[in-house]
Amino acid sequence: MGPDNKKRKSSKTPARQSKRQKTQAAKAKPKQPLSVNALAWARVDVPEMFNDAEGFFGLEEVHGVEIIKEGDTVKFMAAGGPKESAAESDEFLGFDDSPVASEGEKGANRNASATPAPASTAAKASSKEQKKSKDPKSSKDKKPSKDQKQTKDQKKKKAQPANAKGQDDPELETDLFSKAGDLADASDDEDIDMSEWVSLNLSPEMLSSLARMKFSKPTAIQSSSIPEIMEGHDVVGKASTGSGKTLAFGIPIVESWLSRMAAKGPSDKNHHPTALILSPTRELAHQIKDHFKQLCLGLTNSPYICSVTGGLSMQKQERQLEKADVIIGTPGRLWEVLSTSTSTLKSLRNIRFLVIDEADRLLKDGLFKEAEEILKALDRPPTTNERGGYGGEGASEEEVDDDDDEEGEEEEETDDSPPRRQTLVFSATFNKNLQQKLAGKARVNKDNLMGDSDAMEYLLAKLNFGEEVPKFIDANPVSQMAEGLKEGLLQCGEMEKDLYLYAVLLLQPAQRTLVFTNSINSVRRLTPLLQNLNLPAFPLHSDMAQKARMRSIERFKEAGSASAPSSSAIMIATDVAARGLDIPGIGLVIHYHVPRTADDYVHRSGRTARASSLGISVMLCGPKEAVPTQRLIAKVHASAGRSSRIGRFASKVAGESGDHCVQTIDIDRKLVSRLRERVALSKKITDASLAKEKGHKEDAWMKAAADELGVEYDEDELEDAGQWSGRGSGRRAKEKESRALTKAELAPLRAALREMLATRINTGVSEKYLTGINVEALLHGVKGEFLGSVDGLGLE
Ligand SMILES: Nc1ncnc2c1ncn2[C@@H]1O[C@H](COP(=O)(O)OP(=O)(O)OP(=O)(O)O)[C@@H](O)[C@H]1O
Repeated sequence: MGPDNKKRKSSKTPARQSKRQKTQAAKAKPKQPLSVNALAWARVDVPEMFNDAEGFFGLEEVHGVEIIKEGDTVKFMAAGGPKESAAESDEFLGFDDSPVASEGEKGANRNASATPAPASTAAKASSKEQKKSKDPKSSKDKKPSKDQKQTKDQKKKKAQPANAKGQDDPELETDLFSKAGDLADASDDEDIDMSEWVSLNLSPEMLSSLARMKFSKPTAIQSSSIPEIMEGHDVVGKASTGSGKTLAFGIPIVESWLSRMAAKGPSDKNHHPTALILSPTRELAHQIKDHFKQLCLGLTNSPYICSVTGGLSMQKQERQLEKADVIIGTPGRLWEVLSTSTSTLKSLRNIRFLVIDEADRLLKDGLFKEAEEILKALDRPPTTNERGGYGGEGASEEEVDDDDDEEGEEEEETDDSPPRRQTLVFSATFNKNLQQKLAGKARVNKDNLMGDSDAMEYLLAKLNFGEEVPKFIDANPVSQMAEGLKEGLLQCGEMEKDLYLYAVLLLQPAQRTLVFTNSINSVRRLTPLLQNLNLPAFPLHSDMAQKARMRSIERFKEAGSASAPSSSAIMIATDVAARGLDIPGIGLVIHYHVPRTADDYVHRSGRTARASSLGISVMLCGPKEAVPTQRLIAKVHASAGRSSRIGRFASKVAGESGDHCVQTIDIDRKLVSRLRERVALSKKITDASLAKEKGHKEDAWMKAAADELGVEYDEDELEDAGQWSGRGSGRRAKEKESRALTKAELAPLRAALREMLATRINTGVSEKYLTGINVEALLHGVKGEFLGSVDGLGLE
């Protein structure tokens, strides 16, 4: 070893050294040819400063590989079995600044600290567990023996997913939406009465999984959809937000996989995915994946579930796709993969279930072009090239389904004749928007399609259902709003929305509040504005890097958790958070801007009052928004055959339970005006910071442009020359003014705000009658107060 080498060695970090040791260890073993995906890829840590520029989050490297070129082919020679070292080094360390373990790792760590048992003992324990859980009946029938009274930690071990295919890729497994920790605590699942599930004919394994999740009975959409799907029908399912639609299709998909595994055995060589689920947003895709995983936690043999979304490593996702049984993807990334990989496309043509979640959004004309491409590609007969075999090896005889035990449709399956595919379409809304879209569209089979439902016609035109007429299931025909939702409308001046937002947040504190805006810029502005007012606000919009999006959700979810039991959190989001997100504990949704469509309102509001919990939705409405707001409310509340409902808190008490109505909120304006000064100050500070930030970016851009043109850049000169006059020049003048605030000038403003925030405000009214009305009477059986509480405000 020369001096240079010595020097390099001494400068290596422990991480580099261990990588080197692994490479040396690998070198000692004989090398063998491996496919590119079987190599021991390891994640490269991209520095935070790069803000995980799309695609680099998940960059991977591999060591100790010899590349041999033989004619036109390239061989990768490496020592050891596939991914030995990757499994060790590729740990997901959370998104926090201080590294935290993922849920799965946390569970493992907890176990490790509680019972430092040797690996062999742990393995024995887990095999014992598996034997027990193989026959769920026996566990029910027998009285709990001493052995069965496991410690919580042992139960948690049992809750780790059985993972024959090496399911976990720590980086892609964020567990962001997982409730695994809670579920692992499911101690009394044997005691839960599951009789209401019996009529659905689910497998004992599935029943014990549901018991573990403490779901004692199916929701309405589940009891109506599951039998239809399990009988092989195509289904269009409509049910209000938070009513369990994911498991309405999730349970039959997993059941189908389980029954085929039972018939074929897991060593089936001819592997094709069972289901493809399309989701409009990345977060929803990850959430559906986590939901499926929770469902499969208690199974002895579980399907491999993966999500394919933008913002994460495409290479890794491609590798996961090869072994996936259930794929959940966003159209953009999925199409990116399918349009470049014929083997994946070929494999996906064999799915048994195609699910379009949030179908009205995904199929909205022009919105998700890739979704349409994917649907077309799945339906198109394979070209000669595509027929060339899975993994590019040519269709071998092995790939022909040779199983004799299966019945019916299974018998005639060959690699070239894919199994019959069921199409499942779900959403909480299949109405106004969709119908409007139909204007001028070619109508398909006008006669007798689902009672002349335009929505159904639209779906039939868009999707290639296997059945002529799919089953249409509407679990909530009367109202599309969640049962436990209370809706309010707060009128305010156009320029006073920040003030009223702040007032509502203080007067109606919730553990988690979701504030929706119609623009990314508003999210960028409101987040620091509230933070300056000492409120824990986190942003979420589609222009954020994926890592930052996930970090925001993680922090939002932390509020009220075991690590921060008495904290609360506010998420400021665009409609990227409107669909499907299932974050427990969101007690309040605020529409800072009136949503653009009635459907958006339904979905935004549906982030609260989920799964039979209670929640509040408040819409801030400026004078200009009055007309669209009235239309919106008429649409939402008249769709169930009722007239438009806008009541007044002061004069109207909500009707019988289930009778929804949007109530105007009479807020104490005097109290609000006492908050005005602090909001104005916070706005000034926020505007100054944002203008500076924007200024830096613009400066950098202008300087680069000027450099390219070979001219000198002087911002003032440009402005004087009138280049910045015209539309938007007033705003820019204001921005310039804000930018002009120096750090030294900002400091006293911040100090003044701090002082203001420390001063209590006198409401001058009794707590109960803060808004001048009897809140209790208005609540009419709904728990929690509607702008009637002063908790958290520090008022006197
Ligand atoms: N049978 C059940 N019993 C109790 N809770 C359930 C049941 N099935 C699902 N849930 C829970 O209900 C919540 C909402 O479910 P899910 O996210 O599937 O709703 P959704 O109908 O898809 O809502 P959205 O329309 O907003 O997407 C989840 O937290 C889920 O765990």
